[in-house]
Amino acid sequence: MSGTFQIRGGKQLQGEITPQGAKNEALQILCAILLTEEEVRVKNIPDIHDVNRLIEILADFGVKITKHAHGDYSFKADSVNFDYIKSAEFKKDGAKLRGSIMLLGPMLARFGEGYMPTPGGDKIGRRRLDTHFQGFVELGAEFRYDEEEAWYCLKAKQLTGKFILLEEASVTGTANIIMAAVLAKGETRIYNAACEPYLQQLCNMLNRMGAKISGIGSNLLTIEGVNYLGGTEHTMLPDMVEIGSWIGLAAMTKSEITIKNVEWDHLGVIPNTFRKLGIQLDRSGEDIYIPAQEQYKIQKFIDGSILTVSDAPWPGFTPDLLSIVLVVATQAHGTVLVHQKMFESRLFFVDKLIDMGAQIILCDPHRATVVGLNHESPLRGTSMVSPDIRAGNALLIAALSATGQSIIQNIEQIDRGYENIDGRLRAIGADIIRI
Ligand SMILES: CC(=O)N[C@H]1[C@@H](OP(=O)(O)OP(=O)(O)OC[C@H]2O[C@@H](n3ccc(=O)[nH]c3=O)[C@H](O)[C@@H]2O)O[C@H](CO)[C@@H](O)[C@@H]1O
Ligand SMILES: C=C(OP(=O)(O)O)C(=O)O
Repeated sequence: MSGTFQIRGGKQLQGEITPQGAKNEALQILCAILLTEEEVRVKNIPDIHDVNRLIEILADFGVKITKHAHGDYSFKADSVNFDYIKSAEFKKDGAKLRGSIMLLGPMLARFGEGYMPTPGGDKIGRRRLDTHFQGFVELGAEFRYDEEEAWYCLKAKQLTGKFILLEEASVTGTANIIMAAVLAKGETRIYNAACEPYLQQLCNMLNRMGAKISGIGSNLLTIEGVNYLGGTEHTMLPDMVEIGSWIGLAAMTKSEITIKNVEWDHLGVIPNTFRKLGIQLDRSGEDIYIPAQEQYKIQKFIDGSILTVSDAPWPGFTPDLLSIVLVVATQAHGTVLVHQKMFESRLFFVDKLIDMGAQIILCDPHRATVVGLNHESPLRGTSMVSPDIRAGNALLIAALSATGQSIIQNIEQIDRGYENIDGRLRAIGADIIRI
């Protein structure tokens, strides 16, 4: 597959787009299948690089995998190959994505040991894993980090439940600790737990497998350990990050777009955050309808001060959509401060937007002030390199709104998280090809 997109921007798009299954949920759910020897069927799995890599790791680990249809697989981890997990091959494979880190909790819970190289994922600043290992240690695991090999090792004959106060509400950290605790002896309580829909879905699936988790959706989870988990079926939610991206795309390209089956109840503050940027979006059953809008005006705070959009652990606004907010603001009427609190290297892509004609001041690595152009002067097409998965999609949206041709290289970073993005965009009228 080629690594470059060629885009001719400035076209109005129109039609319906259906979001893929959620990437970050899929990564959790696929790791959880290791917790049982019985069959787990999972539907709406997005066909994206990160998820496919994790499926390959599971296959190499000895998990039996059957593909029933697009995005619909059964997994059976009734006999696993621990030699693979200790091999040089896994050191390479596991390091290719972030989500692989969540294999550790299930390995430890079911097999009493777990190994992992430093995981990959976006290069968006420091991404520590302390919360994961502190949680495992609190449950009774022995932890060793081989600095030279960047190799994490965990062992535990028996995990025992206890009260764990997390240092930070880490998404993958919470998932890992939950998956370790479901098979631990006694009761675990996790306070300051992350509670993104990804995690709610994971907990609901684990309960269907026989786990006893309560407090789902809150930051205090109570988990009564059980001896055995069985098979189940699970369907991924639509990807909320994609949904937010298509809202942004509609506004930037003045297009009328319907986003199908978004499952509104799981979108939290996302719709209202885009409404604050002045974008009209309406609920139509489970769809989002965005009419073609010539202009959108950023709201101010009640006291008249400039709007800030910042990220926060759920139910706050997800950091994975801030790059989209930023790009959308470049053509809004008004000014907004985008404050990326969690990650320190996720805003540098603004340089490219500035090259394209956007008015942005990068105040520091965490904050950018965007002065919208009110569609009075369009962005200009240019050549760029996708720096990370979300900035890549934001630049793609910028290119679709811009006049002239744009080239985006390193689209591997976009394919990591978005299924057949060029094909789906062409279906609503975009001029985009892989070259
Ligand atoms: C595979 C996967 O699911 N990746 C997601 C997951 O990554 P991941 O689970 O790796 O991210 P974490 O939730 O652990 O932390 C993200 C960053 O925010 C900081 N932090 C986190 C919580 C907190 O209360 N305060 C704080 O400052 C952390 O130090 C870290 O730098 O969650 C991130 C935060 O939603 C998302 O961007 C990633 O897309
Ligand atoms: C940062 C992200 O991914 P990962 O954690 O897999 O790097 C993301 O999905 O926006």
